[in-house]
Amino acid sequence: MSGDTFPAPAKINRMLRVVGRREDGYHLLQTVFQYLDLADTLQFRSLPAGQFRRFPKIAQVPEEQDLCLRAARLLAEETGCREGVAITLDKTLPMGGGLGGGSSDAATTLLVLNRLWGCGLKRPDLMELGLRLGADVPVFLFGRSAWAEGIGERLQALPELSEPRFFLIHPGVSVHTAAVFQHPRLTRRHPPITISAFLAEAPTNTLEALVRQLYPAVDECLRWMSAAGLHEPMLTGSGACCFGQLGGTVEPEALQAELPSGWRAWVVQGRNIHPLQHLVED
Ligand SMILES: C[C@@](CO)(OP(=O)(O)O)[C@H](O)COP(=O)(O)OP(=O)(O)OC[C@H]1O[C@@H](n2ccc(N)nc2=O)[C@H](O)[C@@H]1O
Ligand SMILES: Nc1ncnc2c1ncn2[C@@H]1O[C@H](COP(=O)(O)OP(=O)(O)O)[C@@H](O)[C@H]1O
Repeated sequence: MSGDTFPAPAKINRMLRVVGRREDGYHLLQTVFQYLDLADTLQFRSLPAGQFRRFPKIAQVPEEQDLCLRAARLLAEETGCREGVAITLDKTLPMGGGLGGGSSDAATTLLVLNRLWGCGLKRPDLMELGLRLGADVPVFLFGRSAWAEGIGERLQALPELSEPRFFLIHPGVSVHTAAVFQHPRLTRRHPPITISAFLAEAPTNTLEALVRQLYPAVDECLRWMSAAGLHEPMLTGSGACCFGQLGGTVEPEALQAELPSGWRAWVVQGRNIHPLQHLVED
């Protein structure tokens, strides 16, 4: 496995509702996570015990804050593994994009190093470690698209979710997740819904109205997607990426050609199974 390349896929939130707030300030959510066939990639090389390095340099993410290195250190500490590692991270997923890139990088690191170092942790153990790194990490260890509650850690598989092709846009701005959740105008007490209601109704993201106000580029992006004929355009997570289903007469190549400058777009497919699902025992 050392020297191989491993994917860290993006996620989208096919629905997101803020239904309450915990005493520590974290918000209680209902959300539906689905993976995409768009991914960062990571490579791992052994180093002497206690040495942890990440390549290349990433200006916005110093090594001491990097979620991959924090994941590697946490695994070594918790299992008493006397190992070190150099991680080469090839970023495709935009940071602060609502695609969970940093969380997915951390999850892939936990999945691969648990095998490479022979730690023998099972899926629930890795999910517990992952949650200490961020609310979005456990779903990338769960291995399947999921209905999530709590702060995103109470997960239930959702195999009936369709796997459409989406047009995904990053409208050139980075959203600060904590600032959105702490904003005084955020509506925090939407009534909870059931899985059947989610499957029957048009999906919504209750963070979207506020993010559109705070980031005009996101508002412009969602309007552009509607005008382009994309189906049910929505914000993923706290943004800034937005996705809409492809279908009918919409030609993704034509949309790419007309994309406003400063935006990036991808044609992606929803995936209900994580590409590294097999790396850990349940
Ligand atoms: C909103 C979501 C939806 O999937 O995704 P993103 O837009 O970040 O991808 C997640 O809940 C984000 O998860 P993640 O990005 O791991 O968040 P964390 O690092 O744990 O938290 C960042 C900050 O967001 C706030 N936060 C996060 C999650 C949550 N359920 N309630 C919160 O209030 C907290 O202020 C926290 O300090
Ligand atoms: N390996 C990493 N890749 C991306 N971001 C990271 C990483 N490690 C830490 N971060 C931090 O996490 C923040 C959120 O990034 P990311 O997970 O990509 O977006 P989001 O939470 O919006 O889906 C970044 O702004 C960055 O400061």
